[in-house]
Order: sequence, then structure tokens, then C-alpha cells
Amino acid sequence: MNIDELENATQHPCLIVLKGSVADLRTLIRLDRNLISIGRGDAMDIQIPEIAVSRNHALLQRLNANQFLLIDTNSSNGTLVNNKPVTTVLLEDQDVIAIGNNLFKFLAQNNPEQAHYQALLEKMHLDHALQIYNKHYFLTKLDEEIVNAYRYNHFLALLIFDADHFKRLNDNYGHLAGDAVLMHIVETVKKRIRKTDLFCRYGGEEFTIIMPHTSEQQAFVVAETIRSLIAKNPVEYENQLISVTISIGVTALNHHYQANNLRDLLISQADSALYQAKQAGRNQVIMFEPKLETQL
Ligand SMILES: Nc1nc2c(ncn2[C@@H]2O[C@H](COP(=O)(O)OP(=O)(O)OP(=O)(O)O)[C@@H](O)[C@H]2O)c(=O)[nH]1
Repeated sequence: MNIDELENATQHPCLIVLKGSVADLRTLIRLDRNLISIGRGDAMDIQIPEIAVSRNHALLQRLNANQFLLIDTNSSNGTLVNNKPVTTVLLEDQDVIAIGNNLFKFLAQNNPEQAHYQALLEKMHLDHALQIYNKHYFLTKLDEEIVNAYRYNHFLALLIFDADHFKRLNDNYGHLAGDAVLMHIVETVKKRIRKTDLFCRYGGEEFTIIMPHTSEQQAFVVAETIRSLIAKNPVEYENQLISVTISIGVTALNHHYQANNLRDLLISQADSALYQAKQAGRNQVIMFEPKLETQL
């Protein structure tokens, strides 16, 4: 879900995750499709990794823009709505659905509570100073995108970049100038990436971009464009022009890898490439190559 999707979230009924294994993943789940499957299985739309939940537990079927049927698909432990076991039920605004140890609240299209949850969600996921996603959301989404890329055999690229000599820049021009430079970097990047890319602040002056459906070669081209735009466009701050450059590490998911923690692997690969870019003199893009690991 990107920021635009979050803004549109009130136009659909939704499920609020009140409690459970998916709570950390997506607090507000938009019901914007005709059929939405719920269960433990890998291919489920709402996947609940919990043993008390059947692989194929339940189904939400849209009847019209604001009405959904909840159908229990012969689950082992059943589905409850407002504490009563159900097989098929027409959901009403504010109904509470229990599946395994998870509780969801169904909110109809125009329920004002949606805006409240949406605001909470934005707070949880955004870096307030720069108005891009924060590290917590980055880690959550990277896990999710890796699962999607594997399931549908899609490309997935990851960029990590960092402002060069930023300590010196702060020392020379002051922290407020440094903040303005970070905002300039963010604005430049936002104009060059796709809506489906996920741009996050990883920490301080370090950023990440998750690029679904993007090969490492394509990601390299985007990274190079961003690097060059930032290098060529100094920031105007209080009648001074401040030049800044960035170094970028690029990597992509290798579908042959079976590592347990692919998320950490991808991050460490992009980090190694970024480190190489710094070592090689900064203001450059380096693509991760396995042999880089042995040089570190
Ligand atoms: N102005 C400003 N500075 C920040 C912010 N976040 C981190 N910094 C500063 O960024 C600097 C990062 O310094 P280092 O990690 O030493 O890296 P660097 O000076 O950029 O050097 P290289 O990364 O090796 O090119 C530190 O001085 C931080 O205080 C921020 O939000 N605003």
C-alpha cells in the first residue's frame, strides 16, 4: 500500500486488525476486490501464519460496493462474528470477526472510524520530518514484497543510498541547512520513482527504495539518474547554493537463493554495494556482485 492508496482507503469497506498475527503487517485492510481469501496458506489474500487458522479458512465475497458476505470454507476451528459461529453471513458495519487468535473489525465504506485508523496508520508508517516511509514500514514491506516476488516469480530490486560527507555538510552549513538538503534529496527522488516503488528513510541520512517488478539492471539505471540529478542540482538555502552527492548500492532478489532470511540478505547485499561506492570515492552507483562479499 503506498501513500496514495492510504488516502483512498476510506472509499472501500475495510477490516481493521484489532488483534493477531497480521496486526503488525497491515492494520487496515481495504476490501477492494470481489473475492478475498483468508487463511494460513501461502496463496491467501489475507495470510495468517498461525496454526489455529486453516490453510483455506474463509472467504469474503463482495455483493456490491459496500456489502460483503463472509463465508467459512469448512475451517477446522470455525469463524465467529460477534462471538457467534457462522458459516455464511452478511457483514454489518462494526461486526467483529474472530479467526484463530485474530480479531478483525469490519467497517463499512463511509464509517468515520476509517479516517481515525488511517491517521494512526500513517503515523505508524511515516517519517514525519521527510514525509516518506520509516524503517519499520520498510522492513515489513520488504518481507511482503519478497514473498510476492517469489510467489509470482517477479523481479524485485532494492536500493540503499546515503548522502556523502553529510557530517561535513552539517558542520559547514548548520543542521537546518542539512535538513533542507535531505528534503531536496527526497523531492528529487520522489519525482523519479514509480508509484509502486516504496521510498523509505532507513535512518539519519540513509534511504532505501524497494522496487517491485524491477530487475537490477533497470534499478541501476534509475539509481544512476537519481545520483546524477542530485549531483547536478545544488540546493538553494538562505541565498547559498549547497552541493551534495549521494552513493547508492543496488541489489536484486535472486530467485535461486533459499536462505531463511532473504530480507536481511538483500539488505546486507545492498549495504555491501553502498560501502563499495563509498570506498570507490562516493557519488556513484554500485551493483552488488557476490564477489564483493569476500572483499569486505
Ligand atoms: N541535518 C541533519 N543531519 C543529520 C540527520 N540525520 C543524520 N544526520 C547527520 O548525518 C551525519 C552522518 O555522518 P556520517 O555517518 O559520519 O557519514 P558522512 O559524514 O555522510 O560520511 P559518508 O557517509 O562516509 O560519506 C551525522 O553527522 C548525523 O548527525 C538529519 O535529519 N538532519
